[in-house]
Amino acid sequence: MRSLLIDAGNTSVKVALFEDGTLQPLFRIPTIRVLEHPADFVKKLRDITFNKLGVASVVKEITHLIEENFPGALIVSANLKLPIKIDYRTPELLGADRIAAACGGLEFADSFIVVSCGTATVVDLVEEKTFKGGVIFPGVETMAQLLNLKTSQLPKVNFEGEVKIPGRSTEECIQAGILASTIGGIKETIRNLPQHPLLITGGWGELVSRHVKGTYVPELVFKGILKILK
Ligand SMILES: Nc1ncnc2c1ncn2[C@@H]1O[C@H](COP(=O)(O)OP(=O)(O)OP(=O)(O)O)[C@@H](O)[C@H]1O
Ligand SMILES: CC(C)(CO)[C@@H](O)C(=O)NCCC(=O)O
Repeated sequence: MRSLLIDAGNTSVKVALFEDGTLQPLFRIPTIRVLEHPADFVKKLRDITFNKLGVASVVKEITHLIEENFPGALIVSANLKLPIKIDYRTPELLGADRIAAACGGLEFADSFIVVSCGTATVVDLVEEKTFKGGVIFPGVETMAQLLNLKTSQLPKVNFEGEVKIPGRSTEECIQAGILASTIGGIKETIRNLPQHPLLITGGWGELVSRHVKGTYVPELVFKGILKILK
């Protein structure tokens, strides 16, 4: 059995294959590229041999693209039969990546906190296999882009080197501010939640896990899609 898994985020679309008990990342592609060349993406998927397709998409156009081209696909949403309960005011609007990450976390515990560091930084509480909600704030790259876009003098920074507080140049100050607000935002959120193990995921998860105590699980969304697919 070969299960193809797709995690379509706002920045990048990640594709993995699960076969013989092994999860194998296949490729990641900028979301914008999929939106601009949808047929190329569909062809890339059709070139892969698989029996089942599971998708967590937070990009409507990509959800529709998959639905149209792969009618048998399992599209993660709160409407499906899930291994968790959803206690959220607007379950129909809850991001599929949040649902999948919460399901993936069951591999580690019944109660835990997910810290998902992508386009947005999301901290979610799952207690006794029930999704209880969380916080959403701008992600690392999103903050960096916005500061550059909204100002005349602030450059667009990257996070390749070590970040020091206090910063001693414009670039260092922005890097320090973004990291401090991300780490600080996560810690302030956790301080307001019941104590549970932390699962950290997302493109910026590795950076964040150097500053926040938790388990870094880059494939948490894929694990969740698989759990729902089974
Ligand atoms: N496997 C990887 N390959 C390349 N870059 C990665 C990888 N994992 C993390 N990154 C880095 O993490 C950053 C953030 O990842 P990305 O922008 O893809 O976020 P994301 O978690 O996929 O967000 P979203 O799910 O919202 O699209 C990227 O700028 C990239 O530098
Ligand atoms: C918060 C993001 C952007 C994180 O990828 C995504 O889960 C999303 O678009 N969610 C929809 C809103 C919600 O979850 O309530």
